[in-house]
Amino acid sequence: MSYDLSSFGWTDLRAADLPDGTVPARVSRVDRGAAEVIAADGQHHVRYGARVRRASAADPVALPCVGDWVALTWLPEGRYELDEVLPRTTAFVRGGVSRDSVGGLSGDGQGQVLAANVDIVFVAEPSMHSTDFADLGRIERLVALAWESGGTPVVLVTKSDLFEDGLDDLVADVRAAAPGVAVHAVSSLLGDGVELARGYLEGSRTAVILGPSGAGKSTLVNALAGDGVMETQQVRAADGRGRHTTVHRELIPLPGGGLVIDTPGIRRVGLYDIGEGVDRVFSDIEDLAAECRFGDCGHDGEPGCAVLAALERGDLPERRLQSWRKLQREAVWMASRTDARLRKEQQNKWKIIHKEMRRSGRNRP
Ligand SMILES: Nc1nc2c(ncn2[C@@H]2O[C@H](COP(=O)(O)OP(=O)(O)OP(=O)(O)O)[C@@H](O)[C@H]2O)c(=O)[nH]1
Ligand SMILES: [Zn+2]
Repeated sequence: MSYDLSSFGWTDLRAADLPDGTVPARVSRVDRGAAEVIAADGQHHVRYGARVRRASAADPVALPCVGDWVALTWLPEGRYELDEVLPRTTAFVRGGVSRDSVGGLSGDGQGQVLAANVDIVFVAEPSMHSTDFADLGRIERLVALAWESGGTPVVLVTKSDLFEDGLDDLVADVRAAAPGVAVHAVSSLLGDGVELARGYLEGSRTAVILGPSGAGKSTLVNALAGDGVMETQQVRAADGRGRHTTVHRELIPLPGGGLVIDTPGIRRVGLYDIGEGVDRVFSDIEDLAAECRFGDCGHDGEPGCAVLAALERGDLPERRLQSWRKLQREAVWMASRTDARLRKEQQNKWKIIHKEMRRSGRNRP
């Protein structure tokens, strides 16, 4: 069995990070102390080497996660070992706060990476959710998370077939809630917008789909994969025998190119973590705030407040201002709970991303 790793997103840029004498592979699933990986010569179940074990004992963000590119070394006893996690270009990091079973909080300061090297973050929000319309606040939150990961958000208003009239207005409202972000209406049922979504994965890009339960994420993955989802999970052995593989359940290669990462962790990611991405989602308000007379304006009745002026003119919806205040409070709170180590990891991540952006001379693919 062999794989063309470029169809899994391997690039020359990443190859430059590969230590001599090692073999590149992409993590499709993790277990305790071991991972399923895809290398050019096939799929392997590999244990973590001493270096990975040591690094992750000190800092759990060093643990391999789905989507990671890793370096394998061949051991004399005739198997690979996962020797190193190659630098991540993007990462979903669950912050240093965990919720216990009764909803309490423990500020344990332990970050965890849920998915790495995700290029496109689809934010799926149903046009209708039981009897409610699309939730703009939820979109803002998930778009913030997407920016924070370093990936490019794309909002998909799913189940668009549930709308007869007014879909255009809804999409316009969503656009206003996510400035600078592409917004498309999608119906997996009718197939509308599915090809458009697929287009974002050209060039063997990797995507995740965030969104509430019932947003139609699984249905969209199936629509993107055509009837091929099972087929792509079957890999022909060199001897011509069909062979079922199971490792692709979390890193799903699409027949038309590109990959989707779908794990329980990434599905729950919206329940946690909010941070720097907030400024970016509310860039319109940040721009207004820069015009306020006082640098530390609280937009709470101070004279010369550009934010409240925009509100009065009707240029800024009240809902959006409230949403911004709420997410900012949350971000500040989260930041106070996140230890310095995790912040450093985030900063390094952004450094890499910004370097990458400057290098490629663009902000979005
Ligand atoms: N009308 C309509 N229904 C859809 C569409 N896409 C999905 N559904 C339905 O919505 C329900 C939820 O879809 P799923 O794909 O399971 O949603 P999900 O986001 O994966 O949900 P979780 O697995 O709970 O996270 C199912 O009954 C689907 O048949 C669509 O485009 N139009
Ligand atoms: Zn102000």
